[in-house]
Amino acid sequence: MQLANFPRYPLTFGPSPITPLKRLSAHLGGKVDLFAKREDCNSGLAFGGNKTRKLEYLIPEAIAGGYDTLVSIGGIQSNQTRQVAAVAAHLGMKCVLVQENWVNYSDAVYDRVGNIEMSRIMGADVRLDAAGFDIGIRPSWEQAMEDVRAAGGKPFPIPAGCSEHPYGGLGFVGFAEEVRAQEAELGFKFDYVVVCSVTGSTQAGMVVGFAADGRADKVIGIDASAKPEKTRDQILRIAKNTANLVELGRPITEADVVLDTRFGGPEYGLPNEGTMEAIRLCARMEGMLTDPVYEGKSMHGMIELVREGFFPEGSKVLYAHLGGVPALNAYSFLFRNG
Ligand SMILES: Cc1ncc(COP(=O)(O)O)c(CNC2(C(=O)O)CC2)c1O
Repeated sequence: MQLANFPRYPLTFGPSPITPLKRLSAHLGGKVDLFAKREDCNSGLAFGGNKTRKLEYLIPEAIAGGYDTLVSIGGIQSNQTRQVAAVAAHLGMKCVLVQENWVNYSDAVYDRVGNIEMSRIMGADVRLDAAGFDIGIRPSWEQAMEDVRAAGGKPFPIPAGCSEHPYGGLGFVGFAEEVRAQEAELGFKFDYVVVCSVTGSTQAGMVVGFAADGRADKVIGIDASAKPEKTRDQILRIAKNTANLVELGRPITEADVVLDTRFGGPEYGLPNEGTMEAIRLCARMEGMLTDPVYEGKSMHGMIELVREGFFPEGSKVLYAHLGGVPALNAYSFLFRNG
């Protein structure tokens, strides 16, 4: 695999830590050993997250090409846009963020706290847009780039979740390579990896990275888009492209993309009762926080998969914690009673 052929601009602390989830594992019966790989603690740039790892492979082009403004898009509480704002500030670039109305959730603070608050503090030009949820290329984002050009700037386009960028999957190929090195230190291999999927390049990169040692279909995606077929298609397309880029040596097929669609409801950005239970259980068992939009849903999925016996007894399962905690502030009403 030829990931080393691609330049990487370091934005993370180095290999993200793997921590055992001993109390949660015991609470769920003790037959499966759960661990977490902590992308939520992977960088000093505004709490980091999965997008910061992805951006390490996009930024070299932005610097080499003399771009002066990073332009990205997400929902009002997007973690993607917050991480782009942090990288722009870190590099001395301008930043324009389109924040669309992706979530049918109303609260007076929703567009003032958490991710969007941090993006504003970091100096990004934050533009609210009424358009609803869609993980594809958006007119509002194209307009923002046109505005930067009209003002004499050179905009660097970063699509939602970095996913439609040709290099969007490379960061998580590196994640898999990192896990293999950590497994050598731990003295065992993980049987499964659980990951939240929405725009798809996180899981896509992992599928390619773990295909190198026959574990592509041991990456269990938990859909949080609540439009799973579009997410599945995007994961497959990105994985195929990424496999070609790194010269994986075998084609990626639909069988390599495992996506559990049971936990994404009722809509993108809205938790269900199981999401809320999973957030509270993980917090109270491990002091590890997850959010109602993304990781609470993948944590719910992992807990249910343990409860239903999906993982054979003795399995070692690695939960990819991709970040997202800042959005908890926007959903404080849901936790007013703990
Ligand atoms: C904390 C967290 N966990 C999982 C995901 C899903 O990752 P993918 O988009 O690569 O599938 C996001 C994405 N977030 C998006 C955003 O705008 O923040 C791209 C949707 C995430 O932020």
